Amino acid sequence: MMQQLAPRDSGDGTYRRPESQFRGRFEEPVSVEHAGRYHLYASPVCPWAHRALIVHSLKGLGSAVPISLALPGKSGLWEFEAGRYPDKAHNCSRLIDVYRMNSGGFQGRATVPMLWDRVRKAVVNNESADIIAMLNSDFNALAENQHLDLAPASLGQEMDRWNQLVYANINNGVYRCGFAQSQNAYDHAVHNLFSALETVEKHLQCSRFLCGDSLTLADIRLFTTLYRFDAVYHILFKCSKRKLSEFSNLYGYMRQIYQIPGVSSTCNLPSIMDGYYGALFPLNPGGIQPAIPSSMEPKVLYNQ
Ligand SMILES: N[C@@H](CCC(=O)N[C@@H](CS)C(=O)NCC(=O)O)C(=O)O
Repeated sequence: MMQQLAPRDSGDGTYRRPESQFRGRFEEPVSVEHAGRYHLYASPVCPWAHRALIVHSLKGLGSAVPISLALPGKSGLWEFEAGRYPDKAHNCSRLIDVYRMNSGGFQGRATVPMLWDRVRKAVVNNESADIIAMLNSDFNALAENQHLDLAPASLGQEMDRWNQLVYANINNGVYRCGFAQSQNAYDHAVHNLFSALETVEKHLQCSRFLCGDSLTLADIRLFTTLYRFDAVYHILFKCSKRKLSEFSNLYGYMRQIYQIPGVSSTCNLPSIMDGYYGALFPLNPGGIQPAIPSSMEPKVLYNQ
């Protein structure tokens, strides 16, 4: 599994995330006739895929954009599970088999999330930042909540500024801590992670969300990392300076997003625990799962 989900190592021991290979965008919004044509492949384990599950849920895309979920399998690849988590589009047993059907060919890593076109048998896009933007704005004809705009143009620049800080130092930052291959690389990553968390903590003192009073895609991008922080990254990835629950504003912000209708149903802590502690073998050879911190119990997450 480490071979599949883990780092490309570079000379100085710093983790570098491979570039997403498919970055297609729609030229026009998807129309009603295309209900069921586009399929979202995701996993409840992965923070990047979780972004897409949240936007799909908040926009009310339901069966108009069907979802198939995969879990890390013993093969080291994303696998479907007959019964609970089948591949609803093609009945494949592994995600890589869907990627291999791609009409333009495929070489590389079969990652989640992935947006698939069943008609053309083609990967449209496998970059979560693009996929959530597309789910937000290109599927309105099929969305129950078509008026919900999680990326208003007026907030574009502010969102970009937060996305840059959050991606480099927090979303990818936790992986740079966990997958560092040298003390220097780890020290650098952990310093950047916690100074970025401090910056956001301070900002949230006088702002409900990152860009003011309304939830945007920038918040969803941050949330999926924060949700995994105390149960996984703090322990397994050595993001150990402080727990998220020790940052009062960030922890309250994470709980506030969790409580938005349509969000908590996308949060699957047992699968996250199984996935990270079971799949990243070199980081956790015995596969033992630590007890879930009390800060992550659902009844605590629902507290105001
Ligand atoms: N940049 C991508 C990253 C996606 C990604 O790395 N997904 C991981 C799971 S957390 C994956 O599928 N890894 C499998 C692999 O690399 O083979 C995105 O944001 O969509």
